[in-house]
Amino acid sequence: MRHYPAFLNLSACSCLVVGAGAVGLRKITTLLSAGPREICVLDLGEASKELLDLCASPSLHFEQREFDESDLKGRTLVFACTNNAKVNSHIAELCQKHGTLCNIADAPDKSTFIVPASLKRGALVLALSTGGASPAVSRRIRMELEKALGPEYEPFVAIMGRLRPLILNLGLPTAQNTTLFRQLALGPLPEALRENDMLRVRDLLSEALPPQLHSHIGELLDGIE
Ligand SMILES: C[C@@]1(CC(=O)O)C2=NC(=C\c3[nH]c(c(CCC(=O)O)c3CC(=O)O)Cc3[nH]c(c(CC(=O)O)c3CCC(=O)O)/C=C3\N/C(=C\2)[C@@H](CCC(=O)O)[C@]3(C)CC(=O)O)/[C@H]1CCC(=O)O
Ligand SMILES: NC(=O)c1ccc[n+]([C@@H]2O[C@H](COP(=O)([O-])OP(=O)(O)OC[C@H]3O[C@@H](n4cnc5c(N)ncnc54)[C@H](O)[C@@H]3O)[C@@H](O)[C@H]2O)c1
Repeated sequence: MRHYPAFLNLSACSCLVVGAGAVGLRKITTLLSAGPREICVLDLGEASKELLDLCASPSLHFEQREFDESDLKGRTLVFACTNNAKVNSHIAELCQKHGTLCNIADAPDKSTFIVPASLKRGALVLALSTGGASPAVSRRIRMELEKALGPEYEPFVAIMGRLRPLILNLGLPTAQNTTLFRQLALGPLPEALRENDMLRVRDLLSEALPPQLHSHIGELLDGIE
């Protein structure tokens, strides 16, 4: 079995996290950064300081009580993160019955999705998994990628994202667009951004862009310079 990699838009979705210990808190934090409509968190114990801080987010609500099958109604993703294997396994069975995607913290084989190690640079998101073989290796690779793809990748992707519709609107042949996008994507723009050498960034854009787009360079760099 191989997992299917996908990026989810959770903005209209409701999610459930059962168990808000160390693992549950990590899953809640990643979830929050994706901005789902609602996250319901259940735990038998009182909310920790960390959870109370996360509860500042209006989409998150905590209830100190036992999980019940009715809690699955309307959920897109369910996370079972308790330290009670029986409870986690029970949630897995109910999710299977209801066809709800679930992540079972202590039982990858009962989970229908894995939480990958991930790295964000603005619109760029990298997500990786070892298929459950070694989360520690996923963590290592995520840290290596963080070093290789520094913060400059956020403005780099922003510039390329703003440029794309301008180029496509010129109505040039696809092969020509591809050459231009590849030239910029493979070129030294990230290095120039990392060194905050905005004169070089401007030069690189002027060299690559057709003359009719030169007047747009200022807007491409808006908020970046
Ligand atoms: C990526 C990340 C995302 C996140 O959770 O946010 C994540 N685990 C992370 C860290 C981590 N987790 C653990 C360690 C200790 C070292 C080690 O065990 O290797 C470390 C590393 C550390 O802390 O150093 C312990 C552990 N993990 C699982 C079990 C249960 C089991 O295997 O049965 C046990 C207890 C085993 C035991 O009993 O000892 C299971 C899973 N953990 C996964 C994801 C999924 C597979 C990911 C993949 O395919 O690679 C999967 C299958 C299910 C899931 O959770 O979705 C996050 C890194 C975030 C980052 O730093 O970037
Ligand atoms: N998937 C992963 O990344 C990963 C990593 C480490 C550990 N684990 C496994 O995940 C599980 C949780 O680990 P942890 O470190 O967060 O444990 P933890 O002890 O810090 O937290 C568990 C939480 O579950 C709550 N809980 C217990 N029974 C409950 C119930 N019936 N309903 C609601 N809440 C309940 C507890 O009150 C506690 O807050 C363990 O089984 C561990 O083996 C998974």
